[in-house]
Amino acid sequence: MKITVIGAGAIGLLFAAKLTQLGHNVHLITRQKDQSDDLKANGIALHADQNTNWSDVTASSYIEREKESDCYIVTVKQYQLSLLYPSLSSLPVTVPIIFIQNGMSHLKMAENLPHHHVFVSTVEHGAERLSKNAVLHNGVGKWKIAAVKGKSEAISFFAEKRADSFPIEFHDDYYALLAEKLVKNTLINSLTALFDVKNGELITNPHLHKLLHSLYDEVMQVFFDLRDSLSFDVIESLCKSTAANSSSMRTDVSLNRPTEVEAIIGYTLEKGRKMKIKLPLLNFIYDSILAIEYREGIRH
Ligand SMILES: NC(=O)C1=CN([C@@H]2O[C@H](COP(=O)(O)OP(=O)(O)OC[C@H]3O[C@@H](n4cnc5c(N)ncnc54)[C@H](OP(=O)(O)O)[C@@H]3O)[C@@H](O)[C@H]2O)C=CC1
Ligand SMILES: CC(C)(CO)C(=O)C(=O)O
Repeated sequence: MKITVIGAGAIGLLFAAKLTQLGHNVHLITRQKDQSDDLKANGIALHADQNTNWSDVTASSYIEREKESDCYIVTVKQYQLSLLYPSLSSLPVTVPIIFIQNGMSHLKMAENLPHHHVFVSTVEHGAERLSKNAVLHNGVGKWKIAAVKGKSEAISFFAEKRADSFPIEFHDDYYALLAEKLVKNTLINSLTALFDVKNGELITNPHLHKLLHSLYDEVMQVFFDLRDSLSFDVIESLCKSTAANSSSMRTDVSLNRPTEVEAIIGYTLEKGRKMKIKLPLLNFIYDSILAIEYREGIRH
């Protein structure tokens, strides 16, 4: 199928390479022309397990509305979505759009688009962009997709072609799918970013482990409906299975890039406010991350 991937960062490059390997024709939309020139000329280098695989793609630095596509996958960061909205809303309404962002602030946008089939998804892979056309696949996980509007049959071609290193799963409840990931990111990303530690240290450092547990108890007041599926054991297991990972928020802080703090922690705090639940620990962590961004000159 013809797949357009919007955004050629870590996840955009990983998805473009993996979907090409599965036999799809992938077109990448970049923000910078030099990146699309590079991708067209050289393809994508996907590094995993000491191997490098090359994938040929087409690319451009703008969205060609008239270019035929069977699906658009949006892989920009949460805070980059609002600038993209006018271009997305003018794309043909019959072509499915899939969002892959962490956080939940994009749900309103997904609901408001005029398109017949709109999906949100969660990504459990770990990816790091090494250069304009190279990406490191440093953790295999599932790509879980759920429809906000329309039917999953509209993208059934993703279910037909699968690979062990790129498992795809369809879910019915888009809210629960995103909320579970949001809680994981709220807990792990915030503490690892604030204390500048890898995910595993939230278990091995007894004081961070205690903080993680306190934060879990606080946040689960807001997401009490997820208590059965998201026990503290699940959070601990995720810290262990991703022990060597640097969370995306920690990576953003260490590279002096804006974080997705609003879409992740901000969303949880807002939900708490609406439910009249006080979240003092999470509020402290939120303000601390904003303070770090301010100190580094990436927030005013
Ligand atoms: N990386 C990971 O391992 C994981 C990431 N995620 C989630 O996936 C999302 C993407 O993350 P990630 O890939 O790491 O982020 P990156 O910052 O690496 O990639 C985002 C890309 O989008 C591009 N972009 C921004 N605006 C536009 C635009 N208007 N048109 C075209 N391209 C645009 C950026 O271009 P430029 O480079 O020019 O700025 C950048 O290349 C995030 O929500 C993240 O939380 C989820 C799980 C794991
Ligand atoms: C699950 C986790 C915390 C893995 O690092 C993640 O999704 C992230 O870093 O954004």
